[in-house]
Order: sequence, then structure tokens, then C-alpha cells
Amino acid sequence: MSDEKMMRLGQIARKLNVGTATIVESMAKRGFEVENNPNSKINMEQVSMLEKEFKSSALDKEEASHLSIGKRHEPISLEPETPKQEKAPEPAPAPVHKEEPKPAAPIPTPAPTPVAPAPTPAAAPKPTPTPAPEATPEKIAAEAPKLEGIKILGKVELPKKPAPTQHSGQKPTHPQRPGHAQHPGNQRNEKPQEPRKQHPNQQNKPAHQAPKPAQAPAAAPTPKPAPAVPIAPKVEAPQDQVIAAKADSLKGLTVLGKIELPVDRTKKKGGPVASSDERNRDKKRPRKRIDKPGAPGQGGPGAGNRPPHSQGGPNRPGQNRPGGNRGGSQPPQRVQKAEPTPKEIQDQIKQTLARLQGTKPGGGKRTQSRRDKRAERDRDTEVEGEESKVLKVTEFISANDLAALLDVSVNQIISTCMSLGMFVSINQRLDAEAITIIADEFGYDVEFTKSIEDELVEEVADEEDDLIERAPIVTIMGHVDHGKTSLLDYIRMSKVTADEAGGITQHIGAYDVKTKTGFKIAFLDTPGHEAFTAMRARGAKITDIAIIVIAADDSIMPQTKEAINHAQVAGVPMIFAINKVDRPNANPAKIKEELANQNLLIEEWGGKYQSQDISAKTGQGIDELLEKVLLEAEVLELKANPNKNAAGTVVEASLDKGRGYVSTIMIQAGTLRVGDVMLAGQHYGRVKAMFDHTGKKLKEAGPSTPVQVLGLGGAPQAGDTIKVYDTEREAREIANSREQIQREQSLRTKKHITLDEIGRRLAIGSFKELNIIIKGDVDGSVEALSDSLLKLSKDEVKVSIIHKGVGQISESDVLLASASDAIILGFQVRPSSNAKKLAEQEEIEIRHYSIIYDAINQIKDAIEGMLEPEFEEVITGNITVREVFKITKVGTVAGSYVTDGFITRKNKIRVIRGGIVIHEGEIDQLKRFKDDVAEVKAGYECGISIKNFNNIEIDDTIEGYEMKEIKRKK
Ligand SMILES: Nc1nc2c(ncn2[C@@H]2O[C@H](COP(=O)(O)OP(=O)(O)OP(=O)(O)O)[C@@H](O)[C@H]2O)c(=O)[nH]1
Repeated sequence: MSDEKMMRLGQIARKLNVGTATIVESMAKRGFEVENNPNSKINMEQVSMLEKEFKSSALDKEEASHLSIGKRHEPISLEPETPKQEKAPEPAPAPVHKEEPKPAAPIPTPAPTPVAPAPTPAAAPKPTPTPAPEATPEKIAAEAPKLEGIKILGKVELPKKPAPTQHSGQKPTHPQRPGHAQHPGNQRNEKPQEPRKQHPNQQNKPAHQAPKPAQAPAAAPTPKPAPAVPIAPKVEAPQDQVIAAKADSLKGLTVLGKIELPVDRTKKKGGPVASSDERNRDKKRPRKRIDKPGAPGQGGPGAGNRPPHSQGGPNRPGQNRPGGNRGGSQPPQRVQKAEPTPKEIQDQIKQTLARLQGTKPGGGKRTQSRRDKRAERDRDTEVEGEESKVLKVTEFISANDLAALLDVSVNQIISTCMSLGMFVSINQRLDAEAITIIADEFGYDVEFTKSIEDELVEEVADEEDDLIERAPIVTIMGHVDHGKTSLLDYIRMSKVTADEAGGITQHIGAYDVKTKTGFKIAFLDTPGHEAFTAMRARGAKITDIAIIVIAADDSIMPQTKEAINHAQVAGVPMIFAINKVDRPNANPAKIKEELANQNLLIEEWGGKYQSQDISAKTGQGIDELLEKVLLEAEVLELKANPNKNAAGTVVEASLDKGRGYVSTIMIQAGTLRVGDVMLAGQHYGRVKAMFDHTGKKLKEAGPSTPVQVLGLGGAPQAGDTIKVYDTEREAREIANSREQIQREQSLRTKKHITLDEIGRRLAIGSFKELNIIIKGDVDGSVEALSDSLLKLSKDEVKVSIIHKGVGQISESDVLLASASDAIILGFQVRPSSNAKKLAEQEEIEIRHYSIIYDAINQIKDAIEGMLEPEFEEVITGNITVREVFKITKVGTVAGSYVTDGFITRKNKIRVIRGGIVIHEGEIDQLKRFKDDVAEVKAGYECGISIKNFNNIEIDDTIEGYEMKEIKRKK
């Protein structure tokens, strides 16, 4: 008995057409723990519960088998039969009874269903079919009880027979009879809920219905054995019957819908029978088929099922869905979700999107865009893969230009810069370092092309025959007051010294003279002050020979050494002019000795350096000096081609009210003529007029000739090279280019200091910057002042010359000063009336100077004022504690006496006990009697309390002190 009452999990699972896991889960919900093991036993009571719960599932299975049988003949149905037959016997009886007496026993019904199938197969007796139609329901009823198959046949077939031919016909009939539950399955689309109701009742109803419909159809049932049914359907009512059977098992129809899955099965398994899992799959698959036009075409087992579906299918497209519902509303959903899992879903989505977008797969813009990007990447990788290329650029090209040269998008350049910690804009110009780094990122080596300056200086190799001797260009250098100007004056027989403000040469000039022997020598007059060091350096560059003036009554001074260094660095031969030998204290030998100590042996002493004792005052030795210059020049074999466009260097530039910008230029090669288009630095213009150092007009000037030129659009800087171009346009383009570069460079030198520098200064504590704008009458003075001021920079204060130039102080200068919080220094120049007004409005300070020293000293003072003040401690007084009062809410109050100096409430104090400082802090309260006071002088008593300190004892000394600011120097 026990065995009979118990069923194995696997067994019941097969019977109910569900998975063991599902059963276990269901059992668990009901409070029964069952191990998910096919051999786990479940008692019949539980089985009954499960049967109720999974009726639909069981029915599905049966119906499916029926359907297949009916449609495809017995063979297929046979499979299900065997198992069912075994079970059939048991359940069969129950259903029978129930059917006749009371449809109630739904539970048993399931049994019958299974039975039914059994019979069907058994019914294999296809012959019965014929009789089936004739069979009457009554008979069926009678027999039904005996055979399970009867139940099914009777129920389904009968009702269906009336309108069996067409499923649609069934529907109408069904509506009248609940048994349509099956139909509902087909009709699910219309009324999804029905199926559910039907399912549970199906078994009962079918039974009931069977009897009713059995009426006519009953005939079919007569053959009792459902077999008749299956057969019948095939023939006449076979379909009807089958349908009828399906009616009961409309779910089966649903299953058919699932059958679509079979299609898949055909591919994968090939077996139509569905397990609980398969069931879901079937349900899912059908949908796939529906979605996929190709699905229907799939044959195989599924196809067999389909046909029947096809009958109802066409009319009831929702069948598949209903099937899903049968198992519960969830199944269908699961099915849908589960199916998509494969990549097919993604493909479908893509296709769908493609359709929505009206694009063909792979043909959309996005795709194209992706392709393009891919292509770009490929290209990039190719570039990277290739040997590093060389990118020839000039410094300060813009990010955009660099992108074009690298053949990448400017965004890539910008993002690369960002990754490198640089934030650049599209039009921002990049310095050499940045260009190199960025290019490297893209696999390029950078080769900076010669700057425009270099290109200008670069001369086309001249034919030997075109070269002729030229005069040497001589620079006179030396320490302050050693007599440089005097020497030059003597040579050109003029006196410049007397005209110079402060007696100091403030700008350089150029002169050419003829020696007594008739040879020309061009002189550059360099200022002797330290501030002009840079100028001297420039002078040395265009200098063929340097005359180092050393006062015989002095010694080799720092600037003398500096001048020597510049000459040596420039590779310019030096001639020492030991001056002031006319003075009684002159000691030329001492100078020569010092030179020797400097490793500068003069010829007299066996060295290679020429020297000449001279007196700029008396003219002693000057002719000899010039001869030695010529001798040196001869050795140098100085030659130049005068028959080409002029090239040279700007020695000086200034703004002349009447004549405009006047530039002193040393022609180094070629010939400059009036009317030539000349470019100097970032200024260009046509030469309007030329003058020599005496003011005499010149129409042309050859090599080694210093000339004053009128016609440039601005004042070039000393040291700027000049070149003559054939067209103004050409000169303008280069001038603009230089201007841009100059702007970039100036911007960088102004604002861009290295991170290290900033960090270092920040570490120091405070970082202050004194911005200065310098305007002067001549370039040399501006440069000199600029260089001197820059040297005033200290760690704590940086002097920045944010702008400098020749000419009147303009409104733009004031605006710039306002924007950059700068002061303006005017050297021998004054602001325009508008600039003056603007300066007053903007509160911009403009200082005027005519002597460089004054400017330097004042700025030095200003810088000192800007330095962080230094403080020193000043003890203001001492008080002695005579009594101590401890007051609850106040703390300890010391009754004290000011022994010396005074004490103020703002004083910082120290509490000293036994000569040792035990506390440093601030005064909390200072009182005289009950009144708060700000100060108590020596000889008076007072009450004092100290912030956060109550450990005051009698005889303690309280020292008051303050930090006093001290002006800082140097
Ligand atoms: N006795 C004497 N005095 C000289 C001689 N040469 C120059 N001096 C004087 O020395 C002073 C300075 O001469 P400068 O020619 O201005 O000297 P410098 O090197 O040009 O000076 P800076 O222009 O400031 O660089 C002047 O007072 C001259 O008169 C000389 O040979 N003999």
C-alpha cells in the first residue's frame, strides 16, 4: 500500500509534465520539504495537490500527444501512450465515475487525460474512426467510465463535432459550453482569462460537456477507445474530433503554438515531447517562429503539430500565447524573456533599430562614422608603426596649425596637451618644448626650422670675385669712466660727453671714421655702465674687433672683465687701450701685469694681444691704436659683397618728433639704398632717407657703414637684424609673423614662470611681483633701464618688465598698467595729455626720470617697501605679581605692579618665574580697580588676567612685549 500511496518525484514530474524543481518548489510553498531528487517520494495526498496545481501542464502534455497523434497518426501518439497506459488504469476509473455522476472530481480528471492518450494509442484502432462519427454520446457515456479514452473522446469530440469542421465553428459552440475552455485556449487572445478558468475545470467540464456535446459526437465516442477519436479527426470529423480532443486540451493547441519551439527542437533535439522545461521553451520558441517568418517553414516534428495549429492558428494567432497562459500567466513571459537570450536578440535589436532609423544594416551614418573613426585609428596606428617622422616647424605655431601638420584633429592635440597637464586652446601658440612633447606623442620628431631671424642673417654664399674689403666694425668697451667716450670723441673729433645727461653715455651710437692713413673704421659706441651689459653683448656680435679700454690709473674692474668675456665668447679679437697714460698716477705696466694674470698676455710680453698706451685726452697713441686695429682687420681679411640687398643690424632706434622713427643701422653686407623695402625686427618700411653720423644725407650705404635710416613703421630693438626685400608685401608678412612670435615670447616671459619657480617662491612664503612699464626716448636707454631693474629682483619680489618701448607714454600704456597693476617709468619721455588724464583716473603712477641711477634707486626703494616687513620684539614693560585672586567665573586675576615701562591690553605677554618663561600668551583683562583700562604705566598697580592661563603665582613677572616692524633692506 505504501508504495501505492507514494509516488516518486520524477514520476510525478513526468506525469504532470513539469520539472522536479518546480514540484519541489511548489511543495516547499505548501510547507513540504522534498529533496529535488527524482527518487524522492511524495504521498498521494500531495500528489493530488500537485495534480490540481499542474493540471493544465499535464493536460498540455496529453493534448499535445493527442494532437500529434490525431494529426500525425498513431506513431507519435504511441510514445505518450505507454507511460500513460500504466497510469491510465488507476486514474481512469475515477474520471469515469466523476464524469457520469459528477464532473466535480476534477482531480481525477487529470488521470483521465492521461488515460485518454493511452486509449488514443490504444485507439490506434483507426478503423473506429468511421464509427466514431456514428457513435452516440450516450454510448460514450456508458463506456467512458470504463475507458479513459472515452472521456476524452466524448467530451471533446462530441461538442466539436457539431461544428467540428472548423475551429471557428468550435468557438461558437464553446461559448455555449464551458468546456470550451480548450477553445479559450485558442481564443486566449480574445479572452485570456477564460483559459485559466477552463483549465481548472476543464477536466470536470470536459466530462460534463462531453456528455452534452456527446449528443451527436457521441457517436464517435462509441468506439469508446479514444482511438476512434484520433482516427476520426483525420477523416471527417477527425479534425473535429481531434479538435474536440484539443478542445479539452485546447491547451494542447496552445502547446502547438509552442510547437513552434519544436522547430527549434528539430534543430536541437528533434523530439517533440515536451518536458516541463521544454514546455517553456516550446512556448518561447513558438513566438520566435511567429516573429520570424522563416519559422513556419521549419518542418520536422514541429511541422506536424503546426498543421493542426495552422487550422486554428490562422484564426487564432494567439494560441501560442494562450498556451503560455495555461501554465500560468508567467510562462509566456518567461518564454519571451528566455528566448531572447541568444545573440539573436542583439541582432534583432540592431535590425529593428536599423529599420526604425530607416537605414540598412551597416549603412547608417553612425556606422559610417564608426568606420571613419576606425579608419582614423588605423591610420594613427599606422603612423605610430612607421618610423618616427620628422616634423619641421617653427616655434610658436598654433595648436591648430600643429594639428594640421600632424594630420590629426585639433581635439587630439588639445586632449594630448591635457593629458600632459597643459591646457591649450585651438589658436594658442605653443613653445618649442610643448611642440616637441606633443609631436612625440604622435610619433614625430621635431626639427625646428631656422627662425626668421636666422634666415635673414643667413647670406647666400657670395662669389669670391664679388667680395671686396670692408672696414672693420669696432666696439669700444670697458669699465665706467675709463674713457670710452673720450676715446671715440677724440677719434671722430667731437665731444659727446658734455651733452650726456649725468655725464653717462646712455645709448650707443655708431660712427665711421677715416684714419689719417685713409682707411675707414666703423665704431660702435657702447655705454660703460653695468646696465648696458646686454647692449655690449649685442655690440660684440656685430663687432669685428673690440677695443677694451682700461684706465691706466685704475685697474681691471669687473666690467672690464665682463667686456673681455663678451669679446672672447663672441670670438672677437681684442685690442687693449690702456688709457689715461697722461695722468701722473698712470701705471700701464700694472694693467699689463693684471692682464697677464688674467691669462691675457700682450704682444710686448710675448702674448698675442695687441695693446696700446693712449690718452683720450691728449690723443697720445691713438693713431697707433687705429693702425693696430687696421692691422688686426687685415689679418681678419674682412670682406663683403656690396652688390646685393643690404643686411645689417640695428644699433639704435629712437622716435624723433620731426622725422619719426630713426634707426641707426650698421650695414654688414650689401648696399642699402633709399627706396629699399627694409624689414627690421617686426617693423618694416621703405627707406625714406639715410644719414651718416654727421647728419649728411646718403643715397646708399655699403658694408660696414653705420647709417641713420628713416622710414620704418616702428622702432626696432638694438640687435635686430635688417634685411631688404623686393616687395613690401613680403616684408609685411614676415613682420607680422615676427610680431606674433614676439607677442608670444613676451607673454611667456611675462606670465609664464616655471612651476618650480612658483613652487619655490610659494615655499618661501609670499610671492610678490612688481610690474613695470618702461618707455624711453631711445632704445638703448630703455634696454639699459630694463636690464638694471630686472637685476633688482629678489626671491621675495620679482620685477617684471611687462612692456617697454620707445616713444611717448600712451593711453594704451596706461591701460596696460591698469590691467596689470603696473607702474610706468618714463625715461626722458612724458605721457600724452590723454594718457595723463587716464593715468589720473586709473590711479596709475607714472614716474619720470632723466638719469638711470635715479630710476634704479627709486625702484630699489619701492621693492624694499614691498618686502615682507621684518619684525623685532620690543619689550614694553614688566609687572610683578603681588597677589593672586581666584574668581569663579573669571579665573585667576593677578594683582600686579608695573615695575617699568608700561603694559597695554593688546600686549603679548610672557609669564616668567624664577627667570624661566613658563607661559606665553595674551592678556585677557587689564584693570585698574574695577575699570578696564587699555594701558597701565610704570608705578601703578593693576589687575591682570591671562587668556587660558590661571597658573599665576605671587612674585611671577609678567613681561609685556610687542612686535615692531622694521624696514627691510637688501
Ligand atoms: N686725464 C685724462 N682723463 C681722461 C682720459 N680719458 C677720459 N678721461 C676722463 O675720464 C672721464 C670719463 O671719461 P668717459 O669718456 O666719459 O668715460 P666712459 O668710459 O665713456 O664713461 P661712461 O660713458 O660712463 O661709460 C671724463 O671726465 C674724461 O675727461 C684721458 O686719457 N686722460
